[in-house]
Amino acid sequence: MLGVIQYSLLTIFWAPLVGVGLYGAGLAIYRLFLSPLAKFPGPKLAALTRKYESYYEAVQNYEYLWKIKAMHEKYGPIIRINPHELHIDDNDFFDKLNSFQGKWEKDPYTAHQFANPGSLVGTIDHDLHRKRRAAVLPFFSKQKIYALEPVIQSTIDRLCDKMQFYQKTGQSLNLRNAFKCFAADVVAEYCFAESGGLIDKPDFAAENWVQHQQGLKSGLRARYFPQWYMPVVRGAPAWIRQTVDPAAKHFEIWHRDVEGPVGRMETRKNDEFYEKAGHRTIFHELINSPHLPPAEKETIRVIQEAGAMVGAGGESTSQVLTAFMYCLLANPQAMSKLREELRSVVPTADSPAPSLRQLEALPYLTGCVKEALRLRTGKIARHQRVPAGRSLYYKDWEIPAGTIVSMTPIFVHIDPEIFPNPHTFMPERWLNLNEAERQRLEHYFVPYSKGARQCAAITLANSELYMCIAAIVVRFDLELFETDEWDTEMAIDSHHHSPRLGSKGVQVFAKKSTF
Ligand code: HEM
Repeated sequence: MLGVIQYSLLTIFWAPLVGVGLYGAGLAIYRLFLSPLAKFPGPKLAALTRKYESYYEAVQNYEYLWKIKAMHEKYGPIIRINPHELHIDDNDFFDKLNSFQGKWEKDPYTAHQFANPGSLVGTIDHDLHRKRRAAVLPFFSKQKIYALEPVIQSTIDRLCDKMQFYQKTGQSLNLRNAFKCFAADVVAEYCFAESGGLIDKPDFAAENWVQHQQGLKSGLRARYFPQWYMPVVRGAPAWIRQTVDPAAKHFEIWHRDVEGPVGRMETRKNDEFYEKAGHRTIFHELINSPHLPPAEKETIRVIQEAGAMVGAGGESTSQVLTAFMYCLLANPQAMSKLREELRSVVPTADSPAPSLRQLEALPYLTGCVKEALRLRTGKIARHQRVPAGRSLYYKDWEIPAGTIVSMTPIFVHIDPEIFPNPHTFMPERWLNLNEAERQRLEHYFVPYSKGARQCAAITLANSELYMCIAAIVVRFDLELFETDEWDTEMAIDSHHHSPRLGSKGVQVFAKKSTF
């Protein structure tokens, strides 16, 4: 009898372990030998488990992208970088992978990392994504941006007023935080006709950005879990959330920040709202659109879209602005050429700000904007695409339908065959080109990605870069403080480009302008 009980207890104990072991062994055999991706080159460990990638992210400080680059050197232009994903390092394939032709879905792991399936960035399905994109795209037309130029200009003026405070007190300021406040305030004004007022916060809301970064990291970790992970963790009681993922609370704050403005839009009538706002906004139009089905106007979906928009708009733009200003400060020759050119539209530091159209017509400034975007591309993460319902072909390789395929824009931008001396800030490379040379460079210039999933707000982002940099270059002499190249290099893939651990970002002293 005792023997039977012992046998049963052993069975209860071992059976699940044996089951898990058999499942693991079966999965390993499938991934390594039977999966349609088994034929693709790459390290076996990467093919076996996503833990390989998560090791480079967690232990090697988010540097898997450079490991991917090294893997390409060893295994060739197409490699398997995790059990579900292929990566291609061939500049001429970028257009094919990022095209308007055919149906493209998004990688479900990455799409859901920020728990916002209601947003454009979080929409996996091709057709739903198209509908959602069509609803917001008109707000980013060139005409709309020109019409809203005063919104950008008034935010720049607020930023410069605040920088004057630093000039007077002689304190250093953190450009990254300053530009984050600027970019987030512009997007908030643009989306809700309400500035977040971040520029006016003490120390350019530094504490806010530390928390924001934590929230971002919580999202990044979610990539290594199934799709249900984020919704379950976020829906769990607070003490469970805190235990499983302490950083998730920062993520929630981020979403809560947009709940207020969205709520206020939902309760105000159009006329009343616009009388106060003075300009039309993306989200008020969406909420009141007669063309969108009710499900697309539900509060939760609008909040997710708004949160993603503010995140996408604030992070990428501020990172590029910061690196852009660093590149100018570290290259006095480029700075003085830019100032020389700017004098044609702003004679003195006190002259009224030039229009966006005037700035866009300046070739050297345009070269500087392009170089900043090429070298510090804002969104450093690889761009994943999933061909839906058809195979994709790369050279002799057939990539099965439904496979996650990715490319990394920075790899295109640092190819010396296309951009000689690729790590050097050289606005001149964009000047005096004949038509064929210009087209060639533009073809490989992909900071906003391309195709159906490219950045929705290219016009807004470019306008911010032109207007903000021109204003600061004219109104201040900035001096780098305890900052060098290391603080701005594209090293870490935390979705957006962010400085290395231990870096304080780009710090400067703002001095009286000698323009
Ligand atoms: C210099 C600044 C910016 C850069 C470099 C940038 C870059 C990008 C890139 C590369 C993507 C595609 C990501 C992917 O393929 O997964 C993207 C998507 C997106 N960006 Fe930007 N972005 C910038 C500024 C902005 C701004 C200011 C906004 C909004 C106010 C914005 C809103 C979006 C949205 C909504 C998407 C998703 C588009 C879609 O899935 O259809 N971005 N951005």
